[in-house]
This record gives sequence, C-alpha cells and structure tokens, in this order.
Amino acid sequence: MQAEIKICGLSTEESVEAAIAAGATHIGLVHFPPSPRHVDLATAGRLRALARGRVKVALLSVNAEVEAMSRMLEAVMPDVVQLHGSETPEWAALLRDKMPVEVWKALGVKDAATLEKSRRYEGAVDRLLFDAPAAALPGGNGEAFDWRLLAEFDHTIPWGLAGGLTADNVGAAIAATGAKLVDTSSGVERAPGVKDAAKIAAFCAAAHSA
Ligand SMILES: O=C(O)c1ccccc1NCC(=O)[C@H](O)[C@H](O)COP(=O)(O)O
Repeated sequence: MQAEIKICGLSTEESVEAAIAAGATHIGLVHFPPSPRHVDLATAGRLRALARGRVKVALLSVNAEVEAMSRMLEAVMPDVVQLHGSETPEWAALLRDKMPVEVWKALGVKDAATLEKSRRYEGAVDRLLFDAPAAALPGGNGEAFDWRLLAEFDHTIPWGLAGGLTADNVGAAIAATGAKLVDTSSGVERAPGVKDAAKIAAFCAAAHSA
C-alpha cells in the first residue's frame, strides 16, 4: 500500500494545486509568525477552502494557548491540528476531546529514549509525527534523524515520518522505517518558504513508487 504524503508549509493557491495534482493526501499550513512559511488565519482559511474535499488540511501551531487555538480552529476549520511545540499529552487529549479535528503531535527524535517517552501520548493523539529535533525553527529545518530508531521501535500509536525528506531519499526512508505517512517541507522548496511544483511532483512520484 502506498504511503500517505503530506506536503507542508504551503502558502499559495498554486502550491496547494501542485500538491493535489501530484497526489498528496495532506497539506500543512504553518501558523507561526517566525517561520518563512507562516500564513495568517485569513490566508489559511482561503487555502483550506480551496483544498476542502480534495486533500486533508493540517494546521500547524506551536504552543498555542486555549484562546489562540480556538480562534485558529474557528477561522480555518482544518481536518488536523498538528502540535509542533512542547504541548503535553493532557493538552492534546483535551483538544481531541473537545474539537472536531484529528490531533497530531510532532516529536523531535534525538534517541531511543524519545521514542519511549512518546508512549505518553497513547490515547491522547491520532498520530505522532517523528521529525528531527528542533533547530532554528521547531520544524521545517530540512534535517533528517537516524531512521533506524523507528525501525527498531515497537509502535503502538499511528505515526508519520518527517525531517529532511526529499525526492532522492524518501524511497529509502520508507523502506528503512515502514512509514505509512511521509511529510516534507524544505525538500520541495526552491528557497525557504517558496515551494517548487516540479519538486512536489518528484517527491510524490518517488513516495508512490517506494
Ligand atoms: O515548516 C516550518 O516552518 C515550521 C515552523 C514551525 C513549526 C513547524 C514547522 N514545520 C513542520 C513540518 O511539518 C515540516 O514539514 C517538518 O518539520 C519537516 O520539515 P523539513 O525537514 O523541512 O522537510
């Protein structure tokens, strides 16, 4: 079965259309002002409307408080909220309980202990997204981590793989880890925050043929 594909950090209509045309299953909209991929809520709402019924939309946030989160969800009504900060299992579970969205938690994988600690999110989230550890940004840094850690781990929560994935390495990443969802951002850009339709197409083709 083909892996699901999330193209993250989209900010224009053209890039949304490119991801859909290439066969992505999910797109990600980053609402985090320090990021070069940040979209304001009006733009996120517009892109979400364009994608509705065609591809699932994840809204990314970093340590949003209750009021900010409510505003974001009301404005965008995403399918998924992706928590990309230090959000606790309790906060994730509350969101999942109260809001009509899937809740995903991104975790920066340093070592096997990170994966053991991820079990705290059992029952609290719909999916974990294993990514490289935070660097200049909490995510979207174009760095990979040691995929062997995922292959050796006994997963009990649905999960996806992110971090430094490109058309050139996504096949190997799927083969090494068995990932059922792969996520990329920098790997399909020509400059930070500027997506490249040809790279999106190449990434999706490589993931599909893995
Ligand atoms: O992409 C960002 O700028 C970003 C900012 C703040 C929080 C999360 C962010 N991105 C998260 C993603 O889901 C990325 O797709 C993921 O980290 C992989 O990024 P990359 O290594 O660049 O492919």
